[in-house]
Amino acid sequence: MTTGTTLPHLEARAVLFDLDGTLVDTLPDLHVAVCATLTEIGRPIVTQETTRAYIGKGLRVLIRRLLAGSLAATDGEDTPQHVQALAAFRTHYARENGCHSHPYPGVVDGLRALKARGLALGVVTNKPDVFIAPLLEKTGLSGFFDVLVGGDTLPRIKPDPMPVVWACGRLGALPKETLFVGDSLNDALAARAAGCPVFLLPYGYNEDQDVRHLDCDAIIAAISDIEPHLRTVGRP
Ligand SMILES: O=C(O)COP(=O)(O)O
Ligand SMILES: [Mg+2]
Repeated sequence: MTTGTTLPHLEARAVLFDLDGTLVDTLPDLHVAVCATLTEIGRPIVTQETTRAYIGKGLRVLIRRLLAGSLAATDGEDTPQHVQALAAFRTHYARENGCHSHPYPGVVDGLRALKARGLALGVVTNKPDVFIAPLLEKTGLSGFFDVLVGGDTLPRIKPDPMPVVWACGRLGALPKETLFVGDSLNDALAARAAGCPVFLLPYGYNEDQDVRHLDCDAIIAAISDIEPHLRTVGRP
C-alpha cells in the first residue's frame, strides 16, 4: 500500500467508484432516515456514529444491525419486524435521499479530469438501485457515468466480485485495466477478487475500521488525486 506522493502509475481504460462514503457523504440523509424508521417502529434512536458504523453491506444488513444493536448482526432470517423496518426505511430514505448529502471535496474536479481523458466511468454501490439516480441528480453527479450497478442489479453485492466484473464488462474493459476506487473492506475485497487495482479513500465509512489496514494499491486523499496517476489505455 502506498500513500500521497508515491502513488503507483496505472494503465487504465475505466474507473469504477463506490458511492456512499467515496463520491458522496450520504451519512446525514441515511441518519435522518434511520432515526425516522426507529421512531416509527417504537425503538430508541441511535447516534450518527452508530449509523456510520452500520453502513456498508447494503440496506438489509443496515436494518439487521439497527434492530439487533450490533455490528455483528449480518445474517439470519427476516422477521416481520425486519420487513416492517425495511419498508419504513425505504419510505423515509426516499424523502431524505440527496437532501443533506454533498460530494466530497475533489469529486467533481476529479471526475471531470478523468472524463476529459476519455476514461469510461461507473458506479458500483450496495445502495438499492432505486436511490442511485436521484442521489446523483441531486448532488450534481449524473452525466459522469456510463454504468450504474446497485444493490439489487445482480444476485450478489460487494464484497462479492460479481458487480465489479459485470460493470467492467459493461464498460468494455478488462478488470486489470479498471481501477476501483472505494472506502471500505467490501470494496477492497470485491475489487481484488475481480482482479482490479484498488485505491481507497480514508474519509468514508468502513464499518468502524481504519482503511489503512486494508489490502490496496494506494490510499488517496481525494478523487482529484487519481487522474495524474493514470496512463490511459484508450477508450473502449
Ligand atoms: O448502501 C450501503 O450499504 C453502502 O453503499 P456503498 O456500497 O455505496 O458504500
Ligand atoms: Mg462506501
